[in-house]
Order: sequence, then structure tokens, then C-alpha cells
Amino acid sequence: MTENFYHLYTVSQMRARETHAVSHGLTLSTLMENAGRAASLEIMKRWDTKRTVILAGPGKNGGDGFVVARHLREAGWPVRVFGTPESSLAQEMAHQVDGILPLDKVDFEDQDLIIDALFGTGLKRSLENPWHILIAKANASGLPIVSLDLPSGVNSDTGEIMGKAIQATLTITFDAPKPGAFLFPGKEFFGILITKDIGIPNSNSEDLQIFLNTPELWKSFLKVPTWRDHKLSRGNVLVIGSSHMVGAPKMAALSARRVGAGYVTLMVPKTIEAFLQGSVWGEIIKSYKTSEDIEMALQSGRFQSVVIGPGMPPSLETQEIVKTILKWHKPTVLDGGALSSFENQKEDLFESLHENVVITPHEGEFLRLFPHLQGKLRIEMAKTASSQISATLILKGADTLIAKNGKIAIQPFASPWLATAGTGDILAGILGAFLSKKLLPFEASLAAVWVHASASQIVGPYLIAEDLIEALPQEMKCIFT
Ligand SMILES: NC(=O)C1=CN([C@@H]2O[C@H](COP(=O)(O)OP(=O)(O)OC[C@H]3O[C@@H](n4cnc5c(N)ncnc54)[C@H](O)[C@@H]3O)[C@@H](O)[C@H]2O)[C@@H](O)CC1
Ligand SMILES: [K+]
Repeated sequence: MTENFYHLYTVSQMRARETHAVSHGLTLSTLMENAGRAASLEIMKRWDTKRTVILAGPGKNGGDGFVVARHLREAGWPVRVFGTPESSLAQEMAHQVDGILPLDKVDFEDQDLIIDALFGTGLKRSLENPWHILIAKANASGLPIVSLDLPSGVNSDTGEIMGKAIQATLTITFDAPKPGAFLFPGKEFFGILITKDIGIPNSNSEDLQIFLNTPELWKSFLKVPTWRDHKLSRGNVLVIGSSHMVGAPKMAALSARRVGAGYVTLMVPKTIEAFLQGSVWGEIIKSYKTSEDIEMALQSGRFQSVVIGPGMPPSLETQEIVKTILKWHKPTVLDGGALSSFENQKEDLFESLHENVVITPHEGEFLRLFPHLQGKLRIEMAKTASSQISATLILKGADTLIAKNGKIAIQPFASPWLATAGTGDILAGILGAFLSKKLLPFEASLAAVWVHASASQIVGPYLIAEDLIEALPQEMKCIFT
């Protein structure tokens, strides 16, 4: 198993792993034996003797199922095996098991447990009957289902449901988890996910293409202050607001402070300056009339990062301000209206983006900028779009994706209660703070998405944006202890 436990293997990477194993003298039969044995041991660890039905598909996933059948029977379990081995390797494993019945005769009456070894990483195209009926029958049985490698019917690379999928109680995946285990809708079908080593030697050759966001990737870059620090050295963030929605930039600014930015300036139109002076305490309020005033503020060189978008209306004025900011090549977060303003001038935006920018669209904002990706899976959207722009992309959603040059990290968890107004402004603020602390845009994005999601779990049900801001210091303390 790879030491990068956060590394997710695509189907083509799994094939490369297989070839790598063979080049180290392992046979495919040995790997199948290792997989089946590891799975059967895990099953016997979790359950006492159960009347078990094994559903074995035509390929190697089915082969793994036959191995499980043999091991469970050797341990005295009553096991009924249904399958139609087609590949020579699956047949080799099937020969070691007596009394295999045809899949159309499957019956779950008086049984306790189902092992799903129908399809794994080799699933191609959408499943049709008789597989549909079989999967529906297994799901409707009410029995616990253990899926080998992945729930049959889930696309290993994308999490797409290929017609119909097994709803697993437990999934025992081999060598390393697959992206589909963390991408919706497939993610919901895995039940408990565990990974088993099957003896494939470590290899360094595969590129890190898709992986899970974990603090190990960025924690060391987030520093606690020392006696040498002062408020400006701890990150100086400029948040641009508008009179359109005043609360949004306020929340972004406060969030930046709550995750450790030492100094946050909120720059708003002259018309609301006085109002804001009276309603915020710790942020510095400055005003602007035109984009030139913002340019002058940036000229001062004081700000280490800029956040624009929360509460900004999609307009030509916003567009002008964004273009002005991007000229300065500062670490910059573009969110909400800062992105939507370019719906009809996408190329202008793409040309102005640079390496220090992070864009944080939700799917609606994303499709305004990349309409040609409408109908694509999220993982494909992120991969394609991030290869087209020089900025880092955070594609927000239940399984937020962070992408740069086609490399993608998946946020493994987040509370569904985050689906409420204002939480996006908070993410923009957190990100602005981490950028001001000199984290590189990709690492800052990983850290911000994690902190945001993790804080949402601290708050729990009935979260509103203001609660999330309050929970940020607790989350930051968790990271540092
Ligand atoms: N890659 C590796 O290193 C290892 C893989 N192993 C197992 O092997 C699995 C992959 O094996 P395979 O590549 O044989 O693939 P699968 O066993 O997942 O499925 C391939 C078979 O399903 C058929 N099939 C695909 N899509 C279909 C559809 N829509 N309708 C009907 N039939 C369809 C194919 O014609 C082929 O016969 C993994 O998921 C894992 O369980 C393990 O044995 C251990 C080692
Ligand atoms: K399976």
C-alpha cells in the first residue's frame, strides 16, 4: 500500500500498480488471493458465523469473491456462491469453490450476510438487466452487504452511479481508496470504508493526481505566532466590499481575523463608510469611490492578500475593480460577484488571472464562467477548468474540490448544514488570511476548505454563518494541538 494514505488511485493508476506488482514477481492470482483473504479476515473479525451469500461477477472482482467464499467455508461458515466467472483468472478462483449456482437463481431467504463481488474497477458503461434486478434485490433484502473493492455499480474514478449500485454496509477496498469513494453520489453507497494492503510494493512513479485533503498536506505551513511577531507580520488582509450586501464582506473580514490574520482592512464605498464604522470593532474601515482609490491602497504595499467577491454585485464596476486588483499580482481570492461579473467577458478574466489567485465558485458561478462544461461530472469540471486557467480553483459543494493544473484534492467531509447563506463569505475570509500568511495558493486553499468544513462539524446541526465564525478559533486550536 502506498505510504501516502491520502492518495486515491484511479482505474488507470490501479492498472499501473498491477503491472508494478507483476514486475516485482507477484502474480495476479496471488493478488486476488491476498485480496480475498484480507477481506475474509476482516469479515470474520466483524461478524460471528453468518449464513452468507456471495455474488460473484464475471471479472477479477468476482475472483476476489470466490477466494472469500473458500476462506469463509474453511472457517466453517455456511456460504452459498452465485456467479458466472468469465475471465480466466476468475475461473481459476472459481475452480477452488464447489457448488457455484447461476446468478439468476439468487435467493436471500434465511440468509444473514451478502458479499458483493459483482464489479470493481473494471466496470464500464451503465449496468442493465439482469444486473439491475440483482442489485435491486440485494439492496431490498435488508441484509448487511459487504462490497469488495467498491460497491458494484459505482464508477471508481468519478463516483457516478452506473445505472444502479449496491448500497453497502461495509466496503473493503484493496491497495488504496478510489476517488469514487469520496465523490457524490457514489460516496453515499460505500457504508464504512476500510482499506486493505494486498502486498503491492510501494511505487513512486505515479503522479499524485487525485487525493484527499488532510492536514498533513499543509499543517506545517500554518505557524503560531512567536515573540517576534506583531499584528502586521501576522497577515494583513484587504477585504473589498460594496453597498450591495454589507454583511458578506464583514463576515469575510471577521473570519480572516478569527483564523489568525493580525490586521484586516475593510474597504467599502464612501456611502456606507460611516455606517460600518459604527458596526464593526476590530476591522479598519477605509472607503473608495472608484477603482483608483483601491489601486492607491494596493500601491502602499501594505496588504499581503486581497479578498473580493462577498457581497459584490455582478457589474461592470466590480469587473473594473477586479481587473485593477489582478494587475498587482497579489495573493487574491475571487469569490461570488467578482466572478459572476465576468459572465460575458470570461476571456478578460482568464487572461488576467495569475498564479497567486484562488477562485472560489459554487457550481452555479462556475458554470457562468465555464458553460461548455455544463452536464459534466464535477471532477471533470474541476480537472478541465483548472487546466485552462493559471489560478487555483475551489469548486464548492458537498464534496468540495480543490484543483490546480488538473491536480485535484477532495475535501473528505463537511456538514450538510453548511448549505446556508454567508458560509461562502467565511471561506473567502479564511482563505484571505492564510494567503496573507504566505501559504502558497494551493496549500492555503486546502487549509481553508478543511478549517471551514471541520468548524462546521464543531457547530453541528442548525448552523448559521455567524456560529461558524465563532467556532473558527476552536478549530484552529484543534489543528495546533
Ligand atoms: N488491480 C489490482 O491490482 C487488483 C484488482 N483486484 C480486483 O479486480 C477488480 C478489477 O477486476 P477487473 O478488471 O476484472 O474488473 P471487474 O471485475 O470490476 O469487472 C470486469 C468484468 O465486468 C464486465 N463488465 C464491465 N462493465 C459491465 C457492464 N456495464 N455490464 C456487464 N458487464 C460489465 C467486463 O466485461 C469484465 O468481464 C478490482 O476491483 C479488484 O476487486 C484484486 O483481485 C487484487 C488486485
Ligand atoms: K464490488
